[in-house]
Amino acid sequence: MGDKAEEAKNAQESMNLLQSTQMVIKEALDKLGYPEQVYELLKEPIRMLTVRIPVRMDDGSVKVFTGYRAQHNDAVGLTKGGIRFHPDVTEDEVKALSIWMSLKAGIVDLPYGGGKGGIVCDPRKMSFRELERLSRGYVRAISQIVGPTKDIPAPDVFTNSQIMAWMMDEYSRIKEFDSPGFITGKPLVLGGSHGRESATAKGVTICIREAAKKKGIRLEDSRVVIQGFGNAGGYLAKFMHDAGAKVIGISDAHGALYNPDGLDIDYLLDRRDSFGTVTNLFKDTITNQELLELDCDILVPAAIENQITAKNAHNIKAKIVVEAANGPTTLEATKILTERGILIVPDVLASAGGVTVSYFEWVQNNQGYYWSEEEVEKRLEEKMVKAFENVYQTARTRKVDMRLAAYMVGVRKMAEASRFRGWV
Ligand SMILES: NC(=O)C1=CN([C@@H]2O[C@H](COP(=O)(O)OP(=O)(O)OC[C@H]3O[C@@H](n4cnc5c(N)ncnc54)[C@H](O)[C@@H]3O)[C@@H](O)[C@H]2O)C=CC1
Ligand SMILES: O=C(O)CCC(=O)C(=O)O
Repeated sequence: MGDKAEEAKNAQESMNLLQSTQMVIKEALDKLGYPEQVYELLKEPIRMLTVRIPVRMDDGSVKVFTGYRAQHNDAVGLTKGGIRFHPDVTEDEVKALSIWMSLKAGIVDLPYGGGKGGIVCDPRKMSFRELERLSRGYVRAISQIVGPTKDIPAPDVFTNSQIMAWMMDEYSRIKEFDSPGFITGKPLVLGGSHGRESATAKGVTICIREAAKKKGIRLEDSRVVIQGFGNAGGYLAKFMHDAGAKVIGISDAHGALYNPDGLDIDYLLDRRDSFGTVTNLFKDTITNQELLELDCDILVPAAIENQITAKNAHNIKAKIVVEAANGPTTLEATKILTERGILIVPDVLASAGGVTVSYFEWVQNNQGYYWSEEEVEKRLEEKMVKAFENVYQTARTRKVDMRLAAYMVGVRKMAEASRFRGWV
């Protein structure tokens, strides 16, 4: 193959999230000594449903949306994972996201496999009532394969507690009994858990703290850059600011803000809209690409996939990259950053705080007894610290990068469960 053809192939591979995920799953299983049939089982979701959802729009017309629900592997237990509303949702993306959910559950040791859902839509261009009809329509379309003992959805990009509430209400109506355990990330008054909304960022904060210790960086003296200012990025900016770090850059889908002396995070959070947009209020902005290459100690991609690639990995100046987003760094970029001595805390570890507190929410729904915020935080802290140390030590002892180490830790439980069940 010529240089050009090879380059094109690499570029294509780095963009296909499912392919690159499969490559690392294969490498992890090989390193752990599992036979080929285990990979054959785990390389794709066991179930993938595609649905068409007709929605009556406010102007009286009907628009038909495409949605997906992927269930990766249910050997360990029922499947779990968020629902994304985004114009760029694809079948392969949802499949990859469901595999990552299985890995997260393995890493923080939850009794789940991974699931994920998505609808191709742009909620920023829809009214409140149109969004309600879409959310309810999606639940009607997937209701056969989800439920509190089958597969439990949750929020992800551009979905929130209001959408979870509509979905829970629709499911409860269909099944004719109140089913708070059908979905997590609900409002507190509907059986939500304390700490779920900030859980992803809390988990990321714990990973940053642990990674900084390993690198000998004092959080109080550090400069932090965060891409994305929604649920994950917004709370994280607040937590970093409260920890005494200087948040010098933040961004949203429109652009980025930079101030080497530190941004006024409370003001920005106050002005942000419900989709995590704030930079449109400012004239003096930089691009998302410029943001990623800023001189800083800690870089946190907390928006979308494929942001750190072979193209910009050489220009990243951070000492630590902590992936709050799912899939922000390609495999080529992972290699480059690792070779440059940059510590990566991969998505399947760093962003596992969200599903961990979702698990706590489901446990509380099942027992009908609710925990205090302190109780939730204590349990999250325990799980995240243990998971971080496990992945970090696996990377060191097995001499692999942090992503491969996280996959090795994450895949083991479902491989073992599949073996004990006699599937492989
Ligand atoms: N919400 C959760 O509990 C969890 C979220 N994640 C991941 O974290 C990431 C962010 O999710 P959330 O904060 O929940 O979403 P969100 O919808 O609350 O916020 C998304 C943010 O990303 C920005 N954004 C969107 N497209 C962008 C682009 N092309 N370039 C730059 N910024 C862009 C938006 O403007 C917004 O600020 C996603 O990758 C998600 O899968 C991971 C684990 C759990
Ligand atoms: O809270 C959950 O169950 C899932 C969160 C999620 O979708 C994710 O971690 O990507």
